[in-house]
Amino acid sequence: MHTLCRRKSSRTSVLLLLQQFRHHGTIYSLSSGFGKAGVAVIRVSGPQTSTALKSLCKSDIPKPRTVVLKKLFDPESSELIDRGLVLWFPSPHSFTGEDVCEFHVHGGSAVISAVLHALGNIQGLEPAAPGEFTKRSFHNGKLDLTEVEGLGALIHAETEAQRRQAVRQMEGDLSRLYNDWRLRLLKCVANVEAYIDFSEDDNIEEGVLDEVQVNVQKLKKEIVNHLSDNRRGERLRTGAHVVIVGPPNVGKSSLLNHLCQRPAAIISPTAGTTRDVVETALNIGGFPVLLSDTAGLRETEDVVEREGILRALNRAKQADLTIVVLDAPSLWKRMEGEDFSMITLLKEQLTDIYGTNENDTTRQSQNTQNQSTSLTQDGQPFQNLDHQCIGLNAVSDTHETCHNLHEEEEPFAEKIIVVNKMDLLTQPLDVRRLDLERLTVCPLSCTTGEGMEELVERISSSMKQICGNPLAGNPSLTHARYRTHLKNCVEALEKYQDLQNRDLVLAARALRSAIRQIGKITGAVSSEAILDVIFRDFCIGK
Ligand SMILES: Nc1nc2c(ncn2[C@@H]2O[C@H](COP(=O)(O)OP(=O)(O)OP(=O)(O)O)[C@@H](O)[C@H]2O)c(=O)[nH]1
Ligand SMILES: [Mg+2]
Repeated sequence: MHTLCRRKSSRTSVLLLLQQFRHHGTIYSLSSGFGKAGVAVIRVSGPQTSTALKSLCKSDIPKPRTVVLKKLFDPESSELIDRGLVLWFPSPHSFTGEDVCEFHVHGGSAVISAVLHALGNIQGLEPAAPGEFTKRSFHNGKLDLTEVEGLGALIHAETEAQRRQAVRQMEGDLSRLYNDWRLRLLKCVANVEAYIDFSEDDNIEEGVLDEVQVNVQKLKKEIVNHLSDNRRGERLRTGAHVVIVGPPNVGKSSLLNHLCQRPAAIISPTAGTTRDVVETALNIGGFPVLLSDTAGLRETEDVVEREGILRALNRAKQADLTIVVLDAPSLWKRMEGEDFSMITLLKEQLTDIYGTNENDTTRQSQNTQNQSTSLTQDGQPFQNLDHQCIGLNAVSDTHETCHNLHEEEEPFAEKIIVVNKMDLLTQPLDVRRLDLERLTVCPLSCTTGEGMEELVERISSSMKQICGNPLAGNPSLTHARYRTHLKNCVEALEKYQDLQNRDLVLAARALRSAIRQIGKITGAVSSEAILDVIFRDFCIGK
């Protein structure tokens, strides 16, 4: 047992040594994007950087942080490779904290290959792994983990709102918030431990524990507030899911194609054309949207179509915003009736889509029969489709129901009702009659484009709600891992509150654990395994 432990610990030390050695070697990489470009940036970091610089330039090291124009040569053959700009950042005033240099050369693949080849031939230089420059920056205390992840998000940002959120995090806003919490907790634990050690000597002021209790309670409230953000920051970082659902042939695929301005989905007059979920990434009003078109929802015996419908309903469950598309001519027919009520109509339309209470028994028995014959892709029987359609069955003709329809929890938390094919109406539709308190109805024609601008505006304002304003208030919680650690932190604080009057030593331990959880977010407490996961998503050269 002891031998095993010793062997394990010596293996760990060897690994640590290897890692340290790895962090002390000299790395190089193309830092700009691949492909032809006006300029390419090649970066070198580590103790051999000055050697590399002198070898390629065949001259002395330039002044720090000053751009100089240099001819670059292959050190082995002395052949001229290119003429470009060179920058020298001596340690510690560099991105990584080590000696760094940059070669800004012409961005052709042959030039880039020749410079990389020349650097690779210099003793002690090796190609950088993905994210290795940033990892060194973290190890040298230049960035903490939230700043590192902010930088990663900035590189991946595709919309204005994503950029704003990422740059705020990279600049340290989240880091400052978490470090402030950590420092406040450190003060609390210091007071509790001092009380444990010295209270009997009467050296500790009275009320110290009460003050800690007040601070812990206040901090807990702040963390809980930060956690109750409807995952705004995460949604903004990764994109909000908008799902188009509705009966067959109402123009769902036409709508998707219109919004993404390309023929992403097949359109045809045959009902049941779309089977698979068709997903496309869009920028709507500066917000990242993952828009999905789905199979038309209806009762069917067709095994493949049923699988499509199941996928549609599963996708709708994950939606941050659901766009329910209905067909104007069928709505119009109903509106001609004297006792027209839009909410009743919607009830019918939506229950047609999502299932009805009255027909539950029949449908369920039908579905039970179907279950015995229909299998999903992974060989599992289809589940009852009606059971996938949570929430929308209970629509009734009352204000309260309208309220419920809009306020129910996910999966259908945010909804827009689109009434498509308006161009087919011979008389104009009185839009005021469609206006429902708290529920948005957008009349539209995918054929003429009428109403499209209003719909885009409506989606955009939903996105503002879903993703929040990245510049307002406290910085957003952007990663699931922060959420996990913060929840653990809150649990530890509750444990402290529970134990403080019974066992102060255990209570202090709970506080320490709360501090550790925050430290894991910023990287004050980290392990190489966690770092590997974080830096894995970085590109080479960053
Ligand atoms: N007149 C008119 N026709 C439309 C409009 N939008 C779509 N269509 C037509 O309606 C038919 C069905 O359109 P799709 O977009 O395939 O409908 P879908 O809802 O995706 O249908 P499924 O995939 O079968 O569920 C096609 O012939 C479209 O050209 C519209 O605004 N006006
Ligand atoms: Mg379709």
